[in-house]
Amino acid sequence: MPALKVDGLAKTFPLKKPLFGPARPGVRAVRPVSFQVETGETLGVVGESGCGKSTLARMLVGLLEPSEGTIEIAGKAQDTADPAAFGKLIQYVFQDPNSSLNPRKTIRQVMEAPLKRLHAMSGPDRDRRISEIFASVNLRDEFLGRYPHEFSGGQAQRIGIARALAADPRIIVLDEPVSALDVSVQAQVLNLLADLKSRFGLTYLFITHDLAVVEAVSDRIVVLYFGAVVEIGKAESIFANPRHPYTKLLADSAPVVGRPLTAPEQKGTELPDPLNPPPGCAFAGRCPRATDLCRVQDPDLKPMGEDQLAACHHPLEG
Ligand SMILES: Nc1ncnc2c1ncn2[C@@H]1O[C@H](COP(=O)(O)OP(=O)(O)OP(=O)(O)O)[C@@H](O)[C@H]1O
Repeated sequence: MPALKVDGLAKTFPLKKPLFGPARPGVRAVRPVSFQVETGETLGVVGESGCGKSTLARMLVGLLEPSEGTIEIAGKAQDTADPAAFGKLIQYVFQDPNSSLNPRKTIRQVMEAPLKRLHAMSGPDRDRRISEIFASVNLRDEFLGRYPHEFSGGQAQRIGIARALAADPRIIVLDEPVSALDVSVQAQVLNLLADLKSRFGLTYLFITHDLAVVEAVSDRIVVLYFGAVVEIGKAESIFANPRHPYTKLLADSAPVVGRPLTAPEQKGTELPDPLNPPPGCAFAGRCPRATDLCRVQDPDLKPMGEDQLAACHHPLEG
């Protein structure tokens, strides 16, 4: 049974109705996406800024109600209108560790909240649990009385990870968890995440725009473009053997640690206008292989060889 299964998940942000003229359809941040994450797997999600990564992540952890689609965790359909129910199963680690922690709360208060709310834990049990979790992320108990601004980025991110672990979830959605950190600290946090995953039997959804990082940490990778999945494949082969021209474009932009996923040297680097999406394939305007068909018909995701899927009318040979 997969740890996480999403089917047709989509989000449109409504726009205010203009004073004059007809209502506008809204911003389609995520078009219907479907995928699953196996138990114990790390699924990487990559895409350029604005492709819908954070919107997808926020829906998965119940912070944002989807416009369409379903989310199943460990075989159980989640009530997407009841975000509270998600907390014990799936947790979120934010990109910017400092601003994701309430500056007026001590770290102990930050850690106590999920234990109280989700596990009704109090007194010595709760304190013991906090100490255990803190030790597992290599932080000392004396930090518990301090405030978030007293920590470096790497320490603050470990606190963010500890807070997620306090809920005792099965799945953690890591949204650019090392992008805001110094390169020297990134590897430490990535190693810690790998260690925690095997120790607690976790499943990860790892969102990033950093190709080198996603290739290193993932088992499989989902490539998003303009709110939709364009390719899914194994981490070790998807960039070496891309079937979708967009994945190839990413791979050709010579991944360097920390380098954002954009290829400014390519012609037409603009994403389509989300208020006025093109009728066919969203990548057609940038694609060297595009034909008339691509400009009118949006391709479905189809199997391409073993363990790979791509949404393209004219896929690369592989
Ligand atoms: N609350 C909102 N209201 C309207 N549009 C939104 C809202 N949040 C996001 N969007 C739009 O949805 C699209 C996807 O945004 P999202 O933040 O999910 O992308 P992203 O891939 O996470 O980008 P980044 O890496 O820059 O955070 C963008 O076009 C964005 O402008």
